[in-house]
Amino acid sequence: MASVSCKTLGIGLAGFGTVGSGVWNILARNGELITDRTHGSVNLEIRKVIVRDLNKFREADAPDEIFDTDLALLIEDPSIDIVVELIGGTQAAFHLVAAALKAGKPVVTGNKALLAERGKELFALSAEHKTPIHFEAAVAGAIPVIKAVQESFIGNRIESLTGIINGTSNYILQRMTEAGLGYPEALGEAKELGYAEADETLDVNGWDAAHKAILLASLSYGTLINYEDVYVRGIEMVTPLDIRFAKELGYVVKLLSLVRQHEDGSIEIRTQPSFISAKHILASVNGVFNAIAVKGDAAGESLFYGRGAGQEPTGSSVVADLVEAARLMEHGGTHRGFLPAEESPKLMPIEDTATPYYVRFKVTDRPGVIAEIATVLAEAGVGISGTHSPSNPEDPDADFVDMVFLLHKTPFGHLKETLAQVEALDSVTERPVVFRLEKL
Ligand SMILES: NC(=O)C1=CN([C@@H]2O[C@H](COP(=O)(O)OP(=O)(O)OC[C@H]3O[C@@H](n4cnc5c(N)ncnc54)[C@H](O)[C@@H]3O)[C@@H](O)[C@H]2O)C=CC1
Ligand SMILES: N[C@@H](CC=O)C(=O)O
Ligand code: NA
Repeated sequence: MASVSCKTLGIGLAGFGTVGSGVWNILARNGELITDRTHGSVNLEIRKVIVRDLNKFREADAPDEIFDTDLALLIEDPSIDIVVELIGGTQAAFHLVAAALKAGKPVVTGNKALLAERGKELFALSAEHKTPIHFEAAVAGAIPVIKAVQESFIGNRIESLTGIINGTSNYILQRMTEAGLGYPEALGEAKELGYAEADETLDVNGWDAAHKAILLASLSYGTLINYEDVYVRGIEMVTPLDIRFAKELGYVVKLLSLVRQHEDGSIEIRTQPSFISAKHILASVNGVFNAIAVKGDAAGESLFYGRGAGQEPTGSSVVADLVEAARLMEHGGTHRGFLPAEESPKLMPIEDTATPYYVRFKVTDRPGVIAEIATVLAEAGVGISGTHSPSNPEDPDADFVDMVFLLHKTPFGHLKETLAQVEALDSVTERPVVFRLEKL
């Protein structure tokens, strides 16, 4: 039983979709538990829920009278102490969050797109009005990685963060790999399960993961990274053929996000489908699960693993942030967040980032073709560590054949120039397909 009694804090919830209704359910089920665990100091009550359509059927058992359609009510209503933004997008959400901060109402959000794209303005407002923004749900769903970077690793210089941070694409890749599903069916399942964004292109074009990587990098290096400068590729270009070749070569394809500080201080930050060894621990991160390896100069490497999306896993992080917001309101304390520095850290140009590669060429099936390609590569100083061709081609009599070259570590810019020369050969019939072989 609660031993200390504090005032009940009013929560205003914007959005009652997947995550919003998850938050409702968790608080309905575990609200008293939270009050007990905080010795009576945290009592949370959702007093208003803002939705688009009052008549829409809702599974969560919330009373009709708390629903409304005007976001401004969350700011105007004095019984709302904390604003939870779960509508997504960057327009209405920006106005709501900015207004809440100006009104001195702490914000809890799961909106990585909003913070990655407009965080500079919002964190400046947060600092100006001494009102925090909490966003654990925005990165890797249930995994407390924001807390880890902001608090647990505060005594570390972060050397790198590497991980799988989009549940939808990870789910799709697994279903394509293991169940042999086509891309549209796998995406349909991810939407049905509540993993995908309202605009699912952000999941499959890599931007959702990139937004999260930007937030992690920004926390680690002190200033918000300019999202327009970040290199992003999604899983749309991953074909069943490359998934199969990856398997034959001992790799799996994962949408990998990587943030790394180099010795000259520059930050490498990129999100792209990559080949990783099938034996690496990240290779067994499947379905909606996410994992992030955080490497600090003192702690060494720590791996965080858990559900990266979904109703209650994400709601769990929102609720944890609500408790933190309530504690700060009741007991005071420093607010965590970005340093609103003007300068973005220097990013390493993508052309300078170097890894080994898998390159697949579609070539005319005649003698000498491999030698022609190998000659161009050799003249450019790009070493070949292996080649691969289909162990069981679908049509052995086809005029064209897929030929894979595994290439030694090369700067990406040099690889691109070299591949342009290979593509110009008469025997090469299509643009080469490139994946990084990520040595983790
Ligand atoms: N679904 C997930 O697993 C995760 C989602 N998130 C983030 O949480 C946020 C919410 O995501 P979901 O719940 O999945 O989305 P959702 O699409 O299921 O729910 C959003 C709800 O907000 C409502 N809405 C949109 N604009 C509105 C407005 N102007 N006024 C009132 N209502 C409005 C929509 O009608 C919808 O019901 C997004 O920012 C998303 O990126 C973060 C982590 C995981
Ligand atoms: N759409 C996102 C949801 C969580 O951030 C994902 O699939 O990871
Ligand atoms: Na999280």
